[in-house]
Amino acid sequence: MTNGLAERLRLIVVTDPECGGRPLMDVVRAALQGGAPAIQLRIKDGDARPMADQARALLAETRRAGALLFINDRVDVALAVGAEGAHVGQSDLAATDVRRISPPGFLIGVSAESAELALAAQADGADYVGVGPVYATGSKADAGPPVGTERIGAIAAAVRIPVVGIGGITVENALPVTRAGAAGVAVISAVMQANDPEAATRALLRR
Ligand SMILES: Cc1ncc(COP(=O)(O)OP(=O)(O)O)c(N)n1
Ligand SMILES: Cc1nc(C(=O)O)sc1CCOP(=O)(O)O
Ligand SMILES: [Mg+2]
Repeated sequence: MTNGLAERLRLIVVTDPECGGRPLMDVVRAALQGGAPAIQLRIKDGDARPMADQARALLAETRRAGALLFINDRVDVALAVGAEGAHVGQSDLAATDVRRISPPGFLIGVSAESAELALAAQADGADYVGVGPVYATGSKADAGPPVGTERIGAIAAAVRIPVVGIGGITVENALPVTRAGAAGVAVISAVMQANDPEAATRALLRR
């Protein structure tokens, strides 16, 4: 599963309940139609059962499209529905604990805003690290100050696993993130709020 992982992480479309008044599933379908290689279901503070139902519905779409599905925070939901992986932050389950309870090949992403945290995540068995916010973001209330593309470069130079930049990334400013050393970018608003999520996905992938 990790073969070619960096390629499959070149764009992670992270879901948000705010998607321009459209059904979430329609926006995700459009992103998949535009070629999104990975989707992350991110529902903060949702109950487990409706989340699992939504994850199963999403998984049917991602499998049809040949894309990966990650579940944010809720490793239990990811395991229950058979998603390809989970993304955990510094206050979620540690990668070592996720590894202990997950099947071989289960993909683990860990948020790491410094080279030290990224090295620790790598040692704990993470498959990739998410680094952010690269730029200012309005999509995460508790995001720290922007770390900039220099931090992406420093972390990418420190670890062997792929680095994914997140936070405030758009078609216009994505290129410096990958030029700095990120394998890919993760976005919410650039796709979820786009008038045409399929075209926005294609445009991001072209960058
Ligand atoms: C790819 C990617 N990177 C970082 C994050 C942020 O995760 P976390 O720090 O746990 O914050 P929340 O998303 O849970 O609010 C992410 N979701 N995806
Ligand atoms: C979910 C998330 N995590 C971040 C981090 O810094 O770890 S920033 C962020 C929000 C990303 O949304 P947008 O693409 O709309 O800026
Ligand atoms: Mg989290």
